[in-house]
Amino acid sequence: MRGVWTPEQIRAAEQRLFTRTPEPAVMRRAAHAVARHTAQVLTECTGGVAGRHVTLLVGAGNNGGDALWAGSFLRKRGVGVTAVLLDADRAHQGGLLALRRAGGRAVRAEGPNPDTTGVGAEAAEAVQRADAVVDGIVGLSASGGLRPMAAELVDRVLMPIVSVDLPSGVDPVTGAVDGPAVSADVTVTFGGRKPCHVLGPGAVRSGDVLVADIGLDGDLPEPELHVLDAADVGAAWPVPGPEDDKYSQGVVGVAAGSATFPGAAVLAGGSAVRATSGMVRYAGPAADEVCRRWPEVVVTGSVTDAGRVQAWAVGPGIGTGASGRDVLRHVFDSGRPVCADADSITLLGADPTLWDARDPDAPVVLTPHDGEFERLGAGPVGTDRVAAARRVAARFDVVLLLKGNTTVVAAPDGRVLVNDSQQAWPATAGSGDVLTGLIGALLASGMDPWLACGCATRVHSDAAELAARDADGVGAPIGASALLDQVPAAVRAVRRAALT
Ligand SMILES: NC(=O)C1=CN([C@@H]2O[C@H](COP(=O)(O)OP(=O)(O)OC[C@H]3O[C@@H](n4cnc5c(N)ncnc54)[C@H](O)[C@@H]3O)[C@@H](O)[C@H]2O)[C@@H](O)CC1
Ligand SMILES: Nc1ncnc2c1ncn2[C@@H]1O[C@H](COP(=O)(O)OP(=O)(O)O)[C@@H](O)[C@H]1O
Ligand SMILES: [K+]
Repeated sequence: MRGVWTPEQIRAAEQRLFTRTPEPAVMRRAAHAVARHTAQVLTECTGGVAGRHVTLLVGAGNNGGDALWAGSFLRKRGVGVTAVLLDADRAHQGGLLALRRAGGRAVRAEGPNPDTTGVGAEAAEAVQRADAVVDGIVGLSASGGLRPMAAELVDRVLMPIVSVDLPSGVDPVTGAVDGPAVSADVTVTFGGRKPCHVLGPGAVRSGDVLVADIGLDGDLPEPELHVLDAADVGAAWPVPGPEDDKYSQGVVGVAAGSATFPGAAVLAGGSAVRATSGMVRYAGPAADEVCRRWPEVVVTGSVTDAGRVQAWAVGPGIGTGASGRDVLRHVFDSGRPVCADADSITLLGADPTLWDARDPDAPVVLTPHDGEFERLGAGPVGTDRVAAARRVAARFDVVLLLKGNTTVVAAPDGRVLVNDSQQAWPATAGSGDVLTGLIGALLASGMDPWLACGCATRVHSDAAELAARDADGVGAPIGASALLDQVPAAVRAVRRAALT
């Protein structure tokens, strides 16, 4: 499991590190990593390092200092380096001196001879002729989008961008973008990932994130967020052992679909079948459709005569009327772990007395998208998706899985998992029904609900990618059935990662 730390946590850890290693030495370590990865980018896109040109975009703080020091190291490898200073009076003095001593040059962003946008001729030329650009505009202290001059320069970049610590213009804590921002090819960050590398637009704008060791490891506290690697998911995914039978692996009940929406039942039931090897029971008005498509599912017309299950997946397509309410109440009343999605979330929002049927000892997972989240009555999601998910998880004592391009899974005790899918192929009707079936099956296997949500989300987004992309990586739109068909391949891939 990879950790993600807030800027506040990183700063506190840095302060502890500085008691052992002086700040300038730490900065040089960070800058060295930036220089090394920039040299790699130069080699990849120009075939070499010496004789190439790198332009540094340098802001007023230590982020700019890192860039300037990195420039001085690149100079020593024969790279022509120009620093464009966005705030010349506040540029990092040690870094600037090092760059100049190494034979690099510095120009002001705004002059001389500015064009109509205010960008000086030398700065414009330096950006346009660069083989790679290092973004040292702003780092952990960033707030808001890029200022106009920085935005204007970034707009003119034609070659790869290496961001120092984070892509400038992105909110370090939420990954939100409010105005112009850098889209990096590579981000070199220090000590550990920050939330903006895994959340929202920031995750996409970070490009490849490389974590450089600056000696912080022993100083870092428990991470604020966690990201599951394929190997974590593969190691946790339940598979049958020699002693297992269909019951011992957990029986999942699926209460989904209606005469109007039989497809939701077929998708959620099918994904439960494909997730684990135990047994799936379906209870509801789409029993015939489910049985026709998935003959291995044991079907019945109503939750009241469904037989024993170890967990329930409830909600997709059950409707928001009286029958949906009865289904949800019955499922809560069973005292089993429940994954409640779609219409069941709408029902809970409209009628909070439904919570009364819940056994307080049985875990509940809610899986809203942004609209359903708002219906729960705890306000809109807003830009801080982690805070929103934590708020509702604590308020209702549930594991809250907030869907989207970045899926956030918050446990009631505040632990948060993030899945940054980096692709949007799962954004198709019915794919949420597939996710519900996966989570339900994992809950029935006895997996911790928070981990179950993280594992299901990872396999779900990997399955979408496998369905959408061909061997060359070119994608085409898919439907939820195609995603469902790739669940076994996605499970195999994460298990392979765990075995190697
Ligand atoms: N503390 C340290 O010694 C270390 C810090 N490191 C670097 O230092 C960075 C943090 O440095 P600082 O705290 O000096 O701050 P930054 O360099 O992130 O920001 C500097 C200043 O930029 C201004 N600013 C804020 N938002 C802006 C925006 N959107 N556009 C333009 N300017 C904006 C603010 O006035 C801010 O104080 C890290 O991201 C990392 O790159 C690394 O060198 C590792 C060690
Ligand atoms: N832009 C996106 N990028 C990646 N995944 C997405 C995106 N939008 C939605 N998803 C995922 O697709 C699924 C959609 O679920 P949901 O909104 O419940 O759809 P439905 O109700 O049609 O099944 C969720 O797993 C969600 O995380
Ligand atoms: K930056």
